Amino acid sequence: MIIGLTGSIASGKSTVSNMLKELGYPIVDADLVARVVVEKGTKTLETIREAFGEEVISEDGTLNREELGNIIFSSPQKRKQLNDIMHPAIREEMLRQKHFLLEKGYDTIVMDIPLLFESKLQSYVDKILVVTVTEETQLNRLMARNNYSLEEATARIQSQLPLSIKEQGADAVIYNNGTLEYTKEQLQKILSLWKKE
Ligand SMILES: CC(C)(COP(=O)(O)OP(=O)(O)OC[C@H]1O[C@@H](n2cnc3c(N)ncnc32)[C@H](O)[C@@H]1O)[C@@H](O)C(=O)NCCC(=O)NCCS
Ligand SMILES: Nc1ncnc2c1ncn2[C@@H]1O[C@H](COP(=O)(O)OP(=O)(O)OP(=O)(O)O)[C@@H](O)[C@H]1O
Repeated sequence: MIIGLTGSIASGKSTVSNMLKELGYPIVDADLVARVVVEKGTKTLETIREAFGEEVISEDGTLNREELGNIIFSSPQKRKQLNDIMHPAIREEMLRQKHFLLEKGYDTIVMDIPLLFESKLQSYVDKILVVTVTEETQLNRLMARNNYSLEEATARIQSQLPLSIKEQGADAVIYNNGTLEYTKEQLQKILSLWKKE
């Protein structure tokens, strides 16, 4: 079974992903893959340099993530331009990792994909698990975690589909407003239900 773990920015995907990892599930992490495909010396990083200019490259030749983030989260056109460059490379590497894990004999794999709905990847997974929080909690946690201003946090939240829409497309939803223990409890219930199916 391929579990697609999703949500929106700062809703708690990494928190749930870490719980799944502790339970022994192998994870394919789209955010991590998104970092690997733009490492220094890659073709994708070169294409980004050509499209967005030298200002998105740091002095040491690596991607200046803060600068590129400021550009793409304030412009839907620029965001689409970056997605068109990066998403095919991310998808290819994620599928490679998935096949590798299946060949190793794992029968359940978790794919942590923040943009599962936005990129219409529902058919890549068997079950969709959405981690959700209220809008207020999402905004507060995002500002606290990344030290973002209200404007920076709002721009990032608005660049994704609302959590209420994602909840409707889920096979199961974890409500992550409460304690970590409550989140883990919900996760374990969902997993045991899916195992019995
Ligand atoms: C713009 C970048 C360099 C900013 O880097 P930064 O370190 O500040 O953020 P990080 O990579 O940790 O992403 C944090 C979160 O932002 C959200 N996010 C990232 N990219 C996008 C996007 N193109 N559209 C909407 N939300 C996005 C996701 O929820 C993600 O979990 C980076 O987010 C990136 O490379 N984005 C494009 C690739 C992508 O779409 N990644 C999302 C997972 S496939
Ligand atoms: N139940 C909880 N109680 C308190 N804080 C939490 C809880 N769940 C997550 N957090 C905190 O909220 C922030 C966002 O959580 P997390 O990093 O797991 O979100 P995410 O969905 O993976 O975000 P991103 O899309 O940016 O990768 C983190 O600082 C995390 O420690």
